[in-house]
Amino acid sequence: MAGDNKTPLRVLITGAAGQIAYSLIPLIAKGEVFGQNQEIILHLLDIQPMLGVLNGVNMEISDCAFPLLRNVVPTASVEEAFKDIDYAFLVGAMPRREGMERKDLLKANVKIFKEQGGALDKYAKKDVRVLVVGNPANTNALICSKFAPSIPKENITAMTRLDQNRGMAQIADHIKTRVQDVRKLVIWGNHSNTQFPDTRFVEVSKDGNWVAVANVQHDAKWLKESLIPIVQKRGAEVIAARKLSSAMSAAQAAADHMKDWFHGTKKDEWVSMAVVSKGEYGVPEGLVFSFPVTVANKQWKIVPDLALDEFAREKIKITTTELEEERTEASAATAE
Ligand SMILES: NC(=O)c1ccc[n+]([C@@H]2O[C@H](COP(=O)([O-])OP(=O)(O)OC[C@H]3O[C@@H](n4cnc5c(N)ncnc54)[C@H](O)[C@@H]3O)[C@@H](O)[C@H]2O)c1
Repeated sequence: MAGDNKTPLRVLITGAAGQIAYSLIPLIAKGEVFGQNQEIILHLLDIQPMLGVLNGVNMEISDCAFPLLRNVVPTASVEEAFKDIDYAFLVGAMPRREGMERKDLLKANVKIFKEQGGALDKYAKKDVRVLVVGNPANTNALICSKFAPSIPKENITAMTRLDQNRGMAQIADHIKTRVQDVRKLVIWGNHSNTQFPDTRFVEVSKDGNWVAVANVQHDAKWLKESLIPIVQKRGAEVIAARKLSSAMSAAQAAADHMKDWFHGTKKDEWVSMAVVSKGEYGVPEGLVFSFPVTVANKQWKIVPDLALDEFAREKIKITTTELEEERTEASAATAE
């Protein structure tokens, strides 16, 4: 047997018949997230009308003959899906339809994440770690946490890693280096077009040393200003080209987020995760906000004491205001 860990991890993916899950399942089943010695039991949740499709996905999983995969639980039952899980990727969400107001989208998703928060509270392991991918991801995570009072707030996070990966790849391309030779790009705020990709701390590996990006890239305007809309609009650009939203890259980002949470970040490396604020950097307490973090022993820690200049403060304010509005709307919707 390939897995030598005797206790398999129960890993839930919701929206399991959808396109992100289709790319995410093999990453998890091949050991790319929890390691090459860790067996997995996959819990796959989708809604009743998608059970036929989910059955097809399950057939393909079987046909992949993944050595680390101990069992698969495909289901439309929330109780069965959340029962005793160790990790959850909450991908399934109500998509935005044409003509749909942001408010209506939020309302539809509040309903889903209120139910799934309740299910986490009732059925999951108490130290479950959760990544919300389904949009609006930050506020869905906030709602989920609100309805899962027995799960530590720190254990429910949302994904901005795709934005980080997009930005790092753009920087590497711009300065003609490898993506692994770029670090410390920070995504602040909401996974939406108000996010703030902050390049002020970016470092580049040059002749074996990490140096400030300003030492190798003198197009300061591109770094400070042009990169921001490139990252903010990248999702829309992919949709325009593919007629479908990012899925392969979203799955990779979800895998990266969970892998770093599980194994820890590398020395002197930061990653961006949307996590509950305790008021750091002036962000109101309780918002699920993307910060730079380091991870050790499965606990994330916000990188402290970074200097914010006027430009950064202004950008952070914009995305904070949007998240506060979302929180107000979502709270009103949960009361309905
Ligand atoms: N945070 C990010 O960076 C990021 C990036 C890309 C996409 N997304 C979001 O991820 C979500 C999924 O994207 P996708 O491309 O896989 O969509 P998709 O439409 O292909 O799949 C979504 C699946 O979720 C299912 N679903 C809906 N309601 C559900 C519920 N209550 N319980 C379980 N399953 C449910 C649907 O039936 C569908 O199979 C979307 O909300 C998308 O906007 C987030």
